[in-house]
Amino acid sequence: MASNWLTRPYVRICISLLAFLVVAAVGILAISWQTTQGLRRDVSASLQQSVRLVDMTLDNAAIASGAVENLIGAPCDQATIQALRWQVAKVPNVRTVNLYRQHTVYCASLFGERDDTISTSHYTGGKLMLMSGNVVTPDHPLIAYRHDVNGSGVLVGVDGYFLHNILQLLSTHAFLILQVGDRWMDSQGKIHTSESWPDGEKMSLKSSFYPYEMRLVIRQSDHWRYIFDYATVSLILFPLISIFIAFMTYALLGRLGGPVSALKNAMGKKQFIPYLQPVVDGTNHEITGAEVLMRWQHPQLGLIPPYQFIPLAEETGLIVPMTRQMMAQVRDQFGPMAAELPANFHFGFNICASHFKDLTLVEDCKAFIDAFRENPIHLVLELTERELIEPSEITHSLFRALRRMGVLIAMDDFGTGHSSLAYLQQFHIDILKIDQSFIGRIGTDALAGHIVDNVIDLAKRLQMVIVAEGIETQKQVDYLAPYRLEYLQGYFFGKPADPSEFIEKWIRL
Ligand SMILES: Nc1nc2c(ncn2[C@@H]2O[C@H](COP(=O)(O)O[C@H]3[C@@H](O)[C@H](n4cnc5c(=O)[nH]c(N)nc54)O[C@@H]3COP(=O)(O)O)[C@@H](O)[C@H]2O)c(=O)[nH]1
Repeated sequence: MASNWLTRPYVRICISLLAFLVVAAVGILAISWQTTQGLRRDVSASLQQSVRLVDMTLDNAAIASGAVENLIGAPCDQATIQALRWQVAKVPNVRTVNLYRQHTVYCASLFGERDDTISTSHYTGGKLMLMSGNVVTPDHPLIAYRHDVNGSGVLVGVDGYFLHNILQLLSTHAFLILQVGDRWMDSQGKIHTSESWPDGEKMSLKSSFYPYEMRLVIRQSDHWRYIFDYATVSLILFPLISIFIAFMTYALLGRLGGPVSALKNAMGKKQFIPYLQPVVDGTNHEITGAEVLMRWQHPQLGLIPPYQFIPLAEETGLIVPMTRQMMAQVRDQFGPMAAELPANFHFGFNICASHFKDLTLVEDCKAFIDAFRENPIHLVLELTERELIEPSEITHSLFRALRRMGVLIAMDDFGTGHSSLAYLQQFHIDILKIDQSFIGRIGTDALAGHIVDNVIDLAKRLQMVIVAEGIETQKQVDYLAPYRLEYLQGYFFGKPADPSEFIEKWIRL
């Protein structure tokens, strides 16, 4: 029964949903962890790469300044100007090369002789200064490189275009900037002084050679973009796996609620109910008893006939508690109205072979008989000839105990199996129920009639009480009349009915 609650539809849906969420959550965490690691690896490589490229750019400025170092302090004549311009033309990324003395630029590659005051204190580490433009190109960023020799020196203007190209190229997975002192350049080439950075995980790397650092911020949007770019397959796969696992969970839980579980569940809900078929006197056709036949009152499928569930119930051993439950139902329903039953009324129950090893059968039979003390009935246990009981000490003592209580044993389906005279005597069979297949052949052909005659003859010679079952027509009744059989049963007299209908029709006529 333990698994029953798991098979309830809403429990199955909830557990499947939970399985979906767990797998999806694990998937999201795995994707997130994997992509975060990948993203960190990539941006860290970009950071190193950007420092290498900016260093290389500034190396060019250093080369240019080194080349004109000997001109520091020299007069700004044509030769000096030529030499400065030569560096601008020759060295990559260099836009201007100027000579200064104290705090004044006195010779420029572009304008020649000058007298421009400069503030050397703006140079970070005395070496670098980020500028948003100069007099020639006010909106074009550049970085000034200062090479100082005792208060005089060379100022090299490096084109910002190369720097923000580097930033642009390497900022695909993060917000990357070049920081020099309190100024920084973004990937659009704009120079900023405020610390208005976006929120996110920050990383930075300083150059070993120049006083600047590359800084980056991994924004939330960078994470998402990276996930969509690099984990597309996982993004499609994980929801599919989650859905698959949810379906599997739902199906597996459904399996827990397989046929066996369904039987157990039905038993717990008392859905196996008795139907009673009248058994009449062979001569006057008055009711003498009833065979109790099991039905499954299924809430959705309606009334299920025994051939659909009895074989499985017998196979799994559930038939024993099911029969016990049904006996108790008949006892509780008919016991209180015992006085209304005809004298010597009998109740017949189908009992499978394995039940004859279960000592509770004796207790159940006793409780059943005791319930009818007011007007004693006969309790008949019907065992089928198709499934013979193996004699053992337990079965013998059980049969003895039943006999002592007055329980009658009927051999059901007589003529279809292999019971011998010895077998019938060994278990003290009281009643033979001639199988309905023989009765059904009455009047079909001469050979069929001959077989029926022989089976009845054999039963009569065994000197037992005989019940002919499966009587459906007047012709069959007439055919059997000369045999003066004790009891008759069949649709001709009455079909199995639920207890209230049976009482209405047969007891309280
Ligand atoms: N171990 C248990 N087995 C049981 C129990 N209840 C039933 N059964 C087994 O199922 C078999 C089929 O039962 P059911 O569908 O109820 O059929 C019975 C009658 O309805 C049917 N019958 C009776 N008269 C006629 C008739 O005139 N025509 C016709 N076509 N069928 C008729 O026969 C069945 C009763 O047969 P029997 O048991 O041999 O007396 C049933 O045979 C059992 O094996 C149970 O509680 N436990």
